[in-house]
Amino acid sequence: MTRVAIYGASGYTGLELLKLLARHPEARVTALLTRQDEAPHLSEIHPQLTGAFDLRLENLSADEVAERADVAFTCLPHAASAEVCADLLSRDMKVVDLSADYRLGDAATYQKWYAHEHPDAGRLGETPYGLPELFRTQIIGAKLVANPGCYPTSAILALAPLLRAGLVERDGIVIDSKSGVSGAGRTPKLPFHYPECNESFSAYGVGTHRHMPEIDRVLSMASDQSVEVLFTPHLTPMDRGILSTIYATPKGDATPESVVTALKEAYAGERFVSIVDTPPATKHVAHTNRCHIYATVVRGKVLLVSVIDNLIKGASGAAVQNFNLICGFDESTALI
Ligand SMILES: NC(=O)C1=CN([C@@H]2O[C@H](COP(=O)(O)OP(=O)(O)OC[C@H]3O[C@@H](n4cnc5c(N)ncnc54)[C@H](OP(=O)(O)O)[C@@H]3O)[C@@H](O)[C@H]2O)C=CC1
Ligand SMILES: CC(=O)N[C@@H](CCC(=O)OP(=O)(O)O)C(=O)O
Repeated sequence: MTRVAIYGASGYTGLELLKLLARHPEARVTALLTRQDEAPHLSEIHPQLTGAFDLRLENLSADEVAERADVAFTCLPHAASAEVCADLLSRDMKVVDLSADYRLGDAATYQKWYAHEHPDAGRLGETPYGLPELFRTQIIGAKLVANPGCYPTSAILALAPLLRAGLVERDGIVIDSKSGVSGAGRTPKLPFHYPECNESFSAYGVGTHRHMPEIDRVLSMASDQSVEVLFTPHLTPMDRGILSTIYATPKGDATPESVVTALKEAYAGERFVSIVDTPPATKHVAHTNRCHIYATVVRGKVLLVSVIDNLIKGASGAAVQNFNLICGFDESTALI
């Protein structure tokens, strides 16, 4: 049995992780971490989990965590997360980091987009990006995995095979993404307060969102060419889910049939990615670790529609998929 610690267990990704691990036959949750000193019982923080785990959230030192657990999931804000990861790795633990801290390739890019110095810059560029469908061999056996951002997952899974197959141009890619409000986490911030976002729809981070360099880097790595996308996120008044509509310029012999064939071939045998015949809805993948992708060519553009659940394939489900790979379990254990 692998002993598991969860940092940031009081948040939304922590909750989803606990729901998944409750059904994992090889994992036992042994430590839940919080900054609070009162040690609340998990059922007070997440009433949905009453009866599922008899655990308290505790403010423990890294030494105490390393005594109790073999693997940690860090469901923490960026910067706070890298500090914890570095401490745990130096104590020989394995870590799946759900924050953005290890997804970019170098300290200067991180500083530019995150506006602070990286606390553990030496590991940038050498940490595997936790999208098994593209980087499985690097993830297996890793000590630290950078779990992908939610928007990047939806966009990269749709675009990478087409860039690799030479069916879309690397320039001029437009990614128009919409997310449910849980993407912003459980801690209230004004734009995500119910009266601000309910019955409303808004773009944010226009031209500045930190997922843009993440998508650029991963698509460039996956297709061996320099890719720069235009990415705009939108907040939509639903609890969960991401839908990305993507437009790209066709290249070579791109036709509706050839783009679908390239995607189907790329994901043949992949448990969690399906190429679908009609444009998918976020509810088709809600509460699952799945990504559904629709592809066609219309009016001189390759058009893709990709959906995921931001909290599962966009965060905690992918984290369990990565946990399974680094621990040598079947990749789909505890996931649907
Ligand atoms: N929500 C989503 O859809 C996705 C989130 N992510 C990333 O996963 C990580 C966790 O996200 P999520 O669970 O949504 O976040 P939440 O805000 O819901 O929870 C984060 C938890 O981290 C703890 N924490 C520790 N240090 C800090 C700090 N310095 N500032 C604020 N909170 C702190 C808090 O717990 P306590 O108060 O008990 O200490 C808090 O409950 C983030 O990096 C996020 O960007 C990635 C993909 C998708
Ligand atoms: C709706 C919403 O606010 N979504 C979040 C994305 C969540 C995520 O994936 O964030 P990290 O890259 O920090 O892990 C945002 O735009 O910041």
